[in-house]
Amino acid sequence: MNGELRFPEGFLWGTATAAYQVEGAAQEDGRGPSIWDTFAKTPGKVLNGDTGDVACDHYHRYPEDVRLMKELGMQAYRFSIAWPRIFPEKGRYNPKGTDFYKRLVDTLHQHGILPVATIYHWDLPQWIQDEGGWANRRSVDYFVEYANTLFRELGDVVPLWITHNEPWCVSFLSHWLGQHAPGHRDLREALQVAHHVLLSHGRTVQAYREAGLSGRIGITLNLTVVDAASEDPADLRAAQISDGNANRWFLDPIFRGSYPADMVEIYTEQAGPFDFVHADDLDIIRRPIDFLGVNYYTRSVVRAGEDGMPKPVPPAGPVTDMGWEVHPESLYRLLTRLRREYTGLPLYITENGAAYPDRVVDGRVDDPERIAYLRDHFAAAHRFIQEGGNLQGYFVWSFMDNFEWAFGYSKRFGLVYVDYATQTRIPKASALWYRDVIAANGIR
Ligand SMILES: OC[C@@H]1[C@@H](O)[C@H](O)[C@@H](O)c2[nH]c(CCc3ccccc3)c[n+]21
Repeated sequence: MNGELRFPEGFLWGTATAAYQVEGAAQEDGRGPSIWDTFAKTPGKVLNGDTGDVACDHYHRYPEDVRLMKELGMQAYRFSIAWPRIFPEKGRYNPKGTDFYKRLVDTLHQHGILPVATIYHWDLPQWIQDEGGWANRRSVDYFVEYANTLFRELGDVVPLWITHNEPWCVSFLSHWLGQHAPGHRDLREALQVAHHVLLSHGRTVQAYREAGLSGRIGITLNLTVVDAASEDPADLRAAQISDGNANRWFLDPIFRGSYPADMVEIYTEQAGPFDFVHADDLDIIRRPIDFLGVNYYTRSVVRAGEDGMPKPVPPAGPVTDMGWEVHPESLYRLLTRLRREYTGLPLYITENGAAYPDRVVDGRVDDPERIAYLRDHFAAAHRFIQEGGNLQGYFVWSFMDNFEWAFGYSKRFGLVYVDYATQTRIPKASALWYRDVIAANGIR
């Protein structure tokens, strides 16, 4: 059929969520507080004072949710493991926490759905934050102990592991811009956090190899394409700096074993010497991974501010409910750049999706914009594959509506609508469309 874009045999189609955004059961079975429990309960931090206390109650409703994933033809499910369930207090391992993930993974296997586990998706145990959090180098050791526990308990039933979700968000968004937990605004601390998160990634890859497990391990980065608002040299330099912060600060250490020199110069000037980088740290960070997870949502356009630093330019084209420009061609540009400049390793789109103000009308949710968004981004991914790109799977964010961090429950990214008052799940039109894409392994 002409116009149909078929994906390679074995291409992995899935969806993604994260523990704090969907599980609820915040105190159940020994779970301890995370920095997001603390942040959400701090007045003014999260819209409407929303918290993850109940969320989608996935902790109890996962059997129904997995059944629905199966009905919708999903082949894989990317979820995250809540560190505060596994180590709720310093030095205390909580087997009941691990037991939940054993139940979840077992249920996924029973339904023929591939489990993909993200070890860290932002819910740092509060007891670690009380010791300085990721800015304290000891957090690296705590993380490796946590990861080794997961490899021991779940290593033979989880085939794909992701060490971290979006080090940029864990560091710059949370410790420099202050928009996410713990809500700090300190560039030097953000740089230390980025370094320790990357170091914990490298140490964990090492630990996974030493565990002799048969699965694969990688990391997920949120990446984008940064365009200059004009050809003015100041705007071009601003775009270069923005690209350095968003993309190269993480890609370079992981794939080249060094921080980007242009950015080191800027950050050293602004934040002081990098004395938190020890001699063999970068050799550890660059330990070979098996795949790279890419979270792509939008591109950015920047101009130079008075100080020459990048300033965002509001999108000219169509935007989602987050105000993010719909720009599928930049997914193609991003993937092509990764292949050209960084790696030929397998890539997975570990998140891509859109929020729109979905409404239930006569028991149904029509979301044509989300279908159009996904179709255009699938087509961009297909073009990359056609040109020889090694893209092996795609996880739509998100399986269901959930706690959208500082926006609380006001933003709906789900393929499945959640009525939070009743916890009813309603597959949106996009979920039924996605089911057909998976069945055809392609788009028309
Ligand atoms: O905002 C939608 C999703 C979140 O719900 C996921 O937990 C998170 O992994 C994720 N990352 C991005 C792109 C990076 C970003 C996150 C938050 C705010 C601004 C940019 C979008 N999303």
